[in-house]
Amino acid sequence: MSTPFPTASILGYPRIGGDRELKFALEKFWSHKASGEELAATAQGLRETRTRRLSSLGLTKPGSIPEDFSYYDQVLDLVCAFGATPERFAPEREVLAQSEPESPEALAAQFTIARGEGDRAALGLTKWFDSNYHYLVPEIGPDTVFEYLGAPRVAAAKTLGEAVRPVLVGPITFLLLSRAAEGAPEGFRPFDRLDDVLPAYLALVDELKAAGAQWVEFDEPALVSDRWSIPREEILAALRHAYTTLSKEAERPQYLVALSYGHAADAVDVLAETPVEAIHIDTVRGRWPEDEELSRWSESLRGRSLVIGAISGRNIWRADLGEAFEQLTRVQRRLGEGVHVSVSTSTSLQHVPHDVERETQLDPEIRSWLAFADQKVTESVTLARGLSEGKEAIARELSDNAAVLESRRRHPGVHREDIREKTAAVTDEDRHRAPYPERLAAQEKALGLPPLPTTTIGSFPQTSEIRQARAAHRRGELSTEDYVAAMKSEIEHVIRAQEEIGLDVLVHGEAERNDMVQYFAEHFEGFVTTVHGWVQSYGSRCTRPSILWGDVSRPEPVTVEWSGYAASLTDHAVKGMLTGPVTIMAWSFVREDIPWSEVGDQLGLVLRDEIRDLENAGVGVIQVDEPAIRELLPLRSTEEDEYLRWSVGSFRLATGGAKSETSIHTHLCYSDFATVVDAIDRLDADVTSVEASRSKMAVLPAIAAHGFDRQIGPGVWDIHSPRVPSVEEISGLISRATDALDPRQVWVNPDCGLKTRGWEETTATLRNLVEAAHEARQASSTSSK
Ligand code: MET
Ligand SMILES: [Zn+2]
Repeated sequence: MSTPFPTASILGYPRIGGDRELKFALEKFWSHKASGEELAATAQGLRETRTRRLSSLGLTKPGSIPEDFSYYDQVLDLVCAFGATPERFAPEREVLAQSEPESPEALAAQFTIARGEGDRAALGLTKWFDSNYHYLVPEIGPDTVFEYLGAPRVAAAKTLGEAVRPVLVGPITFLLLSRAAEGAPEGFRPFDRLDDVLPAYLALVDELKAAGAQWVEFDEPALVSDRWSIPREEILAALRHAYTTLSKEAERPQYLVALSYGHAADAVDVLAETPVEAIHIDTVRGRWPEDEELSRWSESLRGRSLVIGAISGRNIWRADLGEAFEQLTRVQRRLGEGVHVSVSTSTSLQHVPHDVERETQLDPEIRSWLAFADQKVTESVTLARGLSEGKEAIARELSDNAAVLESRRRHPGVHREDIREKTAAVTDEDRHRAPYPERLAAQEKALGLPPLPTTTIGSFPQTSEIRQARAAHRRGELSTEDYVAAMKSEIEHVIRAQEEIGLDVLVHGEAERNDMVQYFAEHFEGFVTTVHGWVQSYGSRCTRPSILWGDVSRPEPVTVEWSGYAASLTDHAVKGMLTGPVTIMAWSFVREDIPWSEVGDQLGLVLRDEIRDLENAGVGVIQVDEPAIRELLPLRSTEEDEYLRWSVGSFRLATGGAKSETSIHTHLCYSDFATVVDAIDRLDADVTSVEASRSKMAVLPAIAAHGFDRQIGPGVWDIHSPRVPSVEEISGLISRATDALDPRQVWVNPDCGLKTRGWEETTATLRNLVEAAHEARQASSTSSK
């Protein structure tokens, strides 16, 4: 028998540091305020702190501590380790080949690939499965050379010793997440390069072995999704081939292959045919194995370990330890003596903050319901102890846990009869507005907009004065009166600037919002927010998700004061700005004790009230942002219909009460929306803006093919870059849109909000945008004469 996998473990740990040390170190290095040596020293410090912390929490067995530190992203790490860089980064590849991993030059080269430079675009950035983390998309072509060039994991494994288990994205997932490099022939699939990438993996594993690693983890979440264009049988055959090949060396570390983010029982069966020593399954987003599967695995996994991801890596609720322990003992009993059962998390804990104990401002009762990464480690260790020593050994922990869950169930805010009655009374009618032609006529009359109307997506530059005013107000150093005055003067400034630039539909600029979700969470009941609860989004970027724990209500109007004030300043139409139910949920930690469809409707109802109040304050255009609607799309296509039913339904509940003359906009960004065009259509918004400029309007054919009959604003300005696009460039994008769609449908707007941009580039670009729109109007009116 192989050495059993440690009975207690976790798949991965937050990498950014409890006080976001990595973020600040990266940003200092990028702005030349710290050297590469200093950055590398911070990284090593973070690895050591993590290792000490996890071992003090009870992860003491060899291989029980994940070594998953990354300077930027775990997928980029492999691109660099294998030198699998696109052509445009040939100079950086050269540097990576010549220098030591973690040397200042190698770090700088890695960041150039991650962030781009001049006209060399960065690797693409896309959401990691159905999470809010972004990875860098490898670009693999037929000629990409895979050659092991060195990796930071190796030195880390050497200095940290046998306690750590280096973590790598597995080869199947790596290739499935890659896109075909520019210039690759039609039909080329990165997936077909498996045999070329495996030797690079083997070379890396060899070095990890030499560095003393006893276990190596390969993450293969791609196996739980069925959203690949490659047939399942082919993927499973590749999985079998990959791990058979990787297991060939006689002298190698033992392997854990992790199937996180969902379930993939067929992949367990395939891995069982290979020599890998441990297989992880996710029983949280996936499911607990059935008896019949367990009896099969009791044979096929004999002498090896099944690692049960019973603690959620995705949310922050304390686990139901009693229930998990029952299931674990069933699994153990069914598998029999021959298979070792271990406990772990469902995914890496990179999706949750470090330590809930630091949230001392939280109501202690609510805090007692929560588990951040460190508390989850303890849960894993507790369950593992129960497995090895028997239920008695963890009797106290089980009863404490039961008491906490009971306190949550009984809390009056968790179940509010008044709110339940309202959601129960929702009818299908409530999700329907008047037919679009009727609305269009009423809106044309009310707004009188020119063809190709111009607008922005909501936020304007968040200057340091704005941030300081918000912070001073929060700390009580700026009175509410002065704060409101400061925000109102900012609103006036933004309105005047837009009038002067000549935009058609104006916005108030969102200066009062720290974040488009947290702002609403702070104003609705049923949420709490954290102080230290940062989670890495990508690179140095972090978000602080709010916690949606109870039934949701709106004690008073949230945005009316600001949008109403903006509307009072101008004769132009002003667009009110709300965040939609699905996005609020996607970017918060959401309760799981009631169905998400119910949570969505609770949010829909409070937003519906907000829309009514905006209308009454004279705001006739209202945008409900849903940038995250694509992100929550289930990884299994069979679950898609149900998801779209409730997510679209909650948006329509929010907007379904709006008057016909109120123009409802929505906005989507961040991902490939071609796959959800049907859902966009079903939102029934009057106007939809989508991010499009970076992809050169790639979304248009899908929209045109769908027969979308309402208005659409494909973005013409990539707001992720400080570049100022010229009038010609914007005109080019506008004509693509007017060629693909009926010009009467087209709006002209940026890809997304402008909060990360400076005023100078904002004014310059918006002037160009307005000019390009005017030229296009001119051209079409002369051509139609
Ligand atoms: N209204 C928001 C803004 O302009 C939309 C952002 S979508 C990520 O910032
Ligand atoms: Zn956006």
